Amino acid sequence: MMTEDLKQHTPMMAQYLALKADFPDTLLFYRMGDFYEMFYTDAEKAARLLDITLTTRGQSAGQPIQMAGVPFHAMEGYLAKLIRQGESVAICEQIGEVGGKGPVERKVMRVVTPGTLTDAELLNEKTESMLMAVHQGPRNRCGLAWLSVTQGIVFLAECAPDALGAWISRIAPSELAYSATVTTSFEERLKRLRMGTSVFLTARPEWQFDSALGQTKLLSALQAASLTSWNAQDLPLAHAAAGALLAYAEHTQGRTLTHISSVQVQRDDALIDLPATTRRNLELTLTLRGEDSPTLFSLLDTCMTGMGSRALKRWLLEPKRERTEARHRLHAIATLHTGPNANLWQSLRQQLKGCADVERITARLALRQVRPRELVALLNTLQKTQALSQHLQGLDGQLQAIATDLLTPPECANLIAAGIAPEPAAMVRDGGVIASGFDAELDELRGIQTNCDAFLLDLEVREKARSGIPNLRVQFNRVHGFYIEVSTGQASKVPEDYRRRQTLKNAERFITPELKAFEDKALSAQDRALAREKWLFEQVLDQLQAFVPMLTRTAQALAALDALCALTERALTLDWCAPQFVEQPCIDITQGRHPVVQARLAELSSGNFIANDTRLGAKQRMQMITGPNMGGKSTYMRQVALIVLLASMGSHVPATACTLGPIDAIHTRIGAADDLANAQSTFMLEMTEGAQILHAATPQSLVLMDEIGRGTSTFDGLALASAIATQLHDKTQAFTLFATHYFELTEFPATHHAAVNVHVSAAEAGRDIVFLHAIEPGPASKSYGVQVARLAGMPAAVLNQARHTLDALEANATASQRQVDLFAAAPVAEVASVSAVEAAVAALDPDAMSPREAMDAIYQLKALVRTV
Ligand SMILES: Nc1ncnc2c1ncn2[C@@H]1O[C@H](COP(=O)(O)OP(=O)(O)OP(=O)(O)O)[C@@H](O)[C@H]1O
Repeated sequence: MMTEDLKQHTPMMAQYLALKADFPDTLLFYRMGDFYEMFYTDAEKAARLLDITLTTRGQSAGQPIQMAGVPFHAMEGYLAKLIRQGESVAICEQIGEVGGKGPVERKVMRVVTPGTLTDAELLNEKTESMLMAVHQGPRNRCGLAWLSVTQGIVFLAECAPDALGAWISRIAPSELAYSATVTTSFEERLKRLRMGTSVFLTARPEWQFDSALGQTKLLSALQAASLTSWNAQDLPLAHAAAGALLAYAEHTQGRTLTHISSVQVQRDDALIDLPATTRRNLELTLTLRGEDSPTLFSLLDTCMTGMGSRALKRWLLEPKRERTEARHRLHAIATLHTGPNANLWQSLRQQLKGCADVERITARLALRQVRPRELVALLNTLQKTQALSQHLQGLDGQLQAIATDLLTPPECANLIAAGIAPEPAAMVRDGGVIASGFDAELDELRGIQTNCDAFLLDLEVREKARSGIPNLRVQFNRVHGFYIEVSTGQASKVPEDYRRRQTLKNAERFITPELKAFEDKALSAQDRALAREKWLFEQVLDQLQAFVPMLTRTAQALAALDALCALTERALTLDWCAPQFVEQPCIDITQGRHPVVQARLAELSSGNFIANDTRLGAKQRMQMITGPNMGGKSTYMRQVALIVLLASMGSHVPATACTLGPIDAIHTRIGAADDLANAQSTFMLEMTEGAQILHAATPQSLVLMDEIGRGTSTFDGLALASAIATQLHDKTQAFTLFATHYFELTEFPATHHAAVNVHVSAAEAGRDIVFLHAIEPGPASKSYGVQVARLAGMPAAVLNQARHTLDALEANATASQRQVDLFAAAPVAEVASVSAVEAAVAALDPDAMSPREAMDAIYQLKALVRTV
């Protein structure tokens, strides 16, 4: 179709096809009056995806034209549907005067793609929509650049291709642009990485992935001479990615991005590593079932604005290893609710309530897509930011910086107040957008419209008197415009200057020079007023451009303040404590709680959450956790990770005290879900994730291992679990919480000095089991599997048989037939007491003992041996 000679087509279809030629892979919304129409294959596709009617419209080049259309005022809904299905849409508007010769001039104004959304209706209020570009560089390195078009920060990074998966999964772009000429293997890699995600891949021209071009684009966006201030100068591969990123973003918006305010370089080792498995297992922003709530973020996010929520999510998912920023946030939280400012957070939140999304409005202002009502919302918010800034006067640290950034020059608010009507129409095209008093010409044009009725009444009175015709009437209709109507019988009496306009059965209609002049003025006044309003609106936008950088800063300050106030509110409402950061290796938590489980229990009124301590340090790096199913092992392990994460982001934590040494990663191996999409069995997945942890973890990492080895036969599983524990203990030396059902592993601490046994307590009440959920020292003595099965509603017959089998197994158990699983009762007392001696010996550190301590230890060992 595209290659056919356009001359064969009707002028309009020739225009359409010429426009469409630039967007072969993108649906083209072609504006025709009150509709956006799609033609040919676009129409077929749109009809299918949007469930709209496919029709044909005349013929062009001898062929019927398939057509499908959507009303222009309902465009957003259709756009959203298409974007969700991974389509991109080029929006082509009429820009010329209607009524000239040939089709009205049209132009593609912007392209809406999954990664470059700017429309409020298409964006999730709490989530950034990221566009990312990846550049395949030489020597096995890649450049990355990403941004949210509505945020105005370009992020840069360089990494090895092997690390791409981790970056992409953390940043979770909606769209990933890459060069159309990358190697097949690289393209395959990208396709594999996007499997199971909602990332859309977009191939872009190779020349745009150019380092020098990227630098130039960044510098011109930042209006700077060097990238040194952002520490972003020596990243040629990332610059190349940025070149393509900005070129694509500009292509979609139809203009350069003038609201890029900064560049941030992310280094591999700057953030606490939270692999995708960790984010999933800890249910940070999505539950294991893929829902938004209940998650740590849903619990944490009591922000008053979408900007605040987005900032908070960023803080949560990108905690820094270096703790200066976290310290600043903790200091700010303390300031917001202590001493003379005890209620400051509350009054700030009152003000924050109802604040507009300044960040996105500013981006749309820069992209000239802002709507009149958004400007009014911005104005109202700017008045609030003045008050907010006042509230923060005299404070220090981050709050002081926020107070400064909240202030925008009064000219910005004044301009909006003077230029935009207090309650403007939704769209500029509807008129009634510019404030009265802003422009004399517009006021005059509007005056004509409002004075219309008075003039006509006055004219009627005068003409009645002049003609002596009492039933003469001045009227208007759409077809004939203004006229003076006189009944046929009176028609001969009309004055000389009356010109006949229309003859009806019983009446004649006339026009006078005065009425004609008025008609011209009145009818054109409306059109002229509308055109004037559009022009004036553009003028206001022009003048507001100067304030974009300040508004961006204000938006960031509002977002940070909102997030800090939310953290303060959470800390107080949920009774959390401020963590302490130290340089020694430790995770020391007193009375820690799992915040989400605790909140659920409270919500369902199903009992109190039992708080537990965690003591991990240089000498005690590993806890071997045993106890019955449902006892609370997973909850306990996850709560430790969540507390570490909350502290690292600069939040208070659900505990009564928490001291934290340096942390570089949180790794988790939990659960046994098959990854069918990637054709991995439960066991394969378990081992793959386990291997990744062993490769990546360091002594500063926190590792959660839940039931590793369960996916295979008992002996295999035990052997592997034991070897993995040994590796973590001896080589990796990470802080490790190791939950297991293998009873043999409770022997592990006896021979591994930095490991200890703990168990979740439970008690038997007759045939029932009561979970106490308290973490106690030492190994579990029993598994209570049958009791838990009873709780789960297992039929009595099954339980009886299980109990008999269990009794038989226990009776048959001999010293030589060691039980390997807690599901069968083990010779608890014997193993535990021998272990106790061994554990005590293993825990001794002769080099660190005084003679007195050594003597004490010998007496204690003697006492232990006596009890065997
Ligand atoms: N500290 C606690 N206080 C109160 N209730 C708790 C506590 N810990 C866990 N629970 C409750 O017990 C339930 C089971 O906990 P969890 O899943 O952690 O057990 P588990 O020992 O890991 O079990 P399994 O071995 O079957 O995975 C939780 O859903 C929660 O309702």
